[in-house]
Amino acid sequence: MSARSLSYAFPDGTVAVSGADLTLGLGETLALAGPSGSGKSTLLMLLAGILVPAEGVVDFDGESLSGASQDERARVRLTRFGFVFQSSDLVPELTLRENIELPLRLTGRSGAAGDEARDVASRLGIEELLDRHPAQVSGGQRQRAALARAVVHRPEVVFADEPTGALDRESGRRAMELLLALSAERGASLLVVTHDEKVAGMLSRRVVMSDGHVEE
Ligand SMILES: Nc1ncnc2c1ncn2[C@@H]1O[C@H](COP(=O)(O)OP(=O)(O)OP(=O)(O)O)[C@@H](O)[C@H]1O
Repeated sequence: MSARSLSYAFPDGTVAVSGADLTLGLGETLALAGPSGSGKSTLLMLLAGILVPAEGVVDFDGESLSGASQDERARVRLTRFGFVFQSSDLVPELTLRENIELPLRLTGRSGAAGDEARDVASRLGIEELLDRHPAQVSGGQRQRAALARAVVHRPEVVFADEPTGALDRESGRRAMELLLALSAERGASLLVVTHDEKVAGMLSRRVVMSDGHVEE
């Protein structure tokens, strides 16, 4: 996927991204680093079609994502992208199994959901916890369930915004290893927003944002 000359301002006038260019190759793992407020999370949301740039273009698989309708962008996000955020943002009323199955159930693939969820949960060492609710497991286990949910539907791109930010160093390293292994097995590209140099060092390429644009 590629982004050219992206600019975005929030409704209050804050210019968060200004003239940003970025390319994410097939299967590539990329760290997006840079100081607080430099526009990393906003750029992630523009690339993922959550926000639409005021200027510039985001292309994904030969099509303009930034020019697509809201429904089409939602469909691409649900079927072809996976997401991990700092706080695992699982649905509290659902069990871990139901949370992990969600991307498959929402796209009409309920048939495979049980097996796929169990497979990915066992890779992450949480298969014994699948009947518990998020409040009944640890923060690290919640984050593993969020990683499972991000990859269960075999997305082409996984977007992760400070995925290890709420974990201690060792759990964070382990979670990143799992995210990298799962992305590689599934052929997904991976974009990780991170402050952590150790996390950035685990990825194949690192770019730095400064004042809303990307400095290679
Ligand atoms: N909803 C919002 N409304 C107005 N301004 C916002 C909003 N969200 C972010 N901003 C501003 O946009 C700029 C970029 O924010 P962004 O969250 O993209 O930076 P970041 O590099 O991800 O920061 P951090 O590392 O602290 O998470 C900042 O100046 C921020 O204050």
